[in-house]
Amino acid sequence: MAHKLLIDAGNTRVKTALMDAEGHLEPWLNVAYAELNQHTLPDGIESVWLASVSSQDRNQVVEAWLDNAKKTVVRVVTESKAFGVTNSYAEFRNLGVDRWLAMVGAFDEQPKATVIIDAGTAITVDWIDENGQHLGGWIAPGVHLMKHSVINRAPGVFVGHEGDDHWGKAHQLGQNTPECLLNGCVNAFVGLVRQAIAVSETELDWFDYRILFSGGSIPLLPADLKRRGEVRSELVLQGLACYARQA
Ligand SMILES: Nc1ncnc2c1ncn2[C@@H]1O[C@H](COP(=O)(O)OP(=O)(O)OP(=O)(O)O)[C@@H](O)[C@H]1O
Ligand SMILES: CC(C)(CO)[C@@H](O)C(=O)NCCC(=O)O
Ligand SMILES: [K+]
Repeated sequence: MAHKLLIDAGNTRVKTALMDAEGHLEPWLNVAYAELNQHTLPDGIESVWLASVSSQDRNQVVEAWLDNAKKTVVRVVTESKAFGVTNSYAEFRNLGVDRWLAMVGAFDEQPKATVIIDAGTAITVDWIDENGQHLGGWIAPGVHLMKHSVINRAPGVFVGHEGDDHWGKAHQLGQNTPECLLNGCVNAFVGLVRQAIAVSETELDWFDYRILFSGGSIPLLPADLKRRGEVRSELVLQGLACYARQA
């Protein structure tokens, strides 16, 4: 059966989905770049739709992987207006294609005032109103990046803990150095999410709106905040699907 392969090439991981002839999405790989080559493309892929915010060398990893299968690739880029969504940037191309596609995917799913919070390498927040107008957004360091930016600038303080790979906890205090750092970074993320809600309700006067969460750090949010929104890990792929469907 003919399939389209959709690829969301992030700064840390590559997420993919297959789209069937009816336009239905089936999530496939969610892997680090180094693992991509362990996977072979399924038979019957007719076209590839790629959105990448990553570096040149990471892009080459994806291109080499696709090259082996001799597939032509449609590279989707940010537009000023498409699928009912209007970009707020004066220089519309500067908006990351992942942010653009997440908005396209969200608005296609439900045309409603929406806050999209993606917590991956970076944490991005974007607001679109019920008319599909992007009002603007935020870019902040992701939880992992926050932690490592402190460690890199104060390495002596964290000797022996550099390789720790557990995460901090929302609403908890630390009583030693690594716990203070881990809890501090997670709670900075939690505070950003609460501030996004506060801005939506007190600055924008939104009351009937949705909050959509995506990205690897969403499990770190406390239950009360997670309940305020819905997890949509495939928003960028949903946006790519809009492009792939109309072709
Ligand atoms: N189990 C986990 N708990 C909490 N955070 C996690 C967990 N696993 C990964 N992360 C965080 O999620 C990040 C990866 O996020 P994601 O899976 O969205 O990929 P990404 O490629 O970084 O996303 P992006 O598309 O923004 O580049 C890591 O940098 C790490 O901070
Ligand atoms: C902010 C990131 C890194 C989030 O993945 C990405 O969307 C990006 O590289 N954006 C370009 C800058 C911008 O969106 O204004
Ligand atoms: K992202």
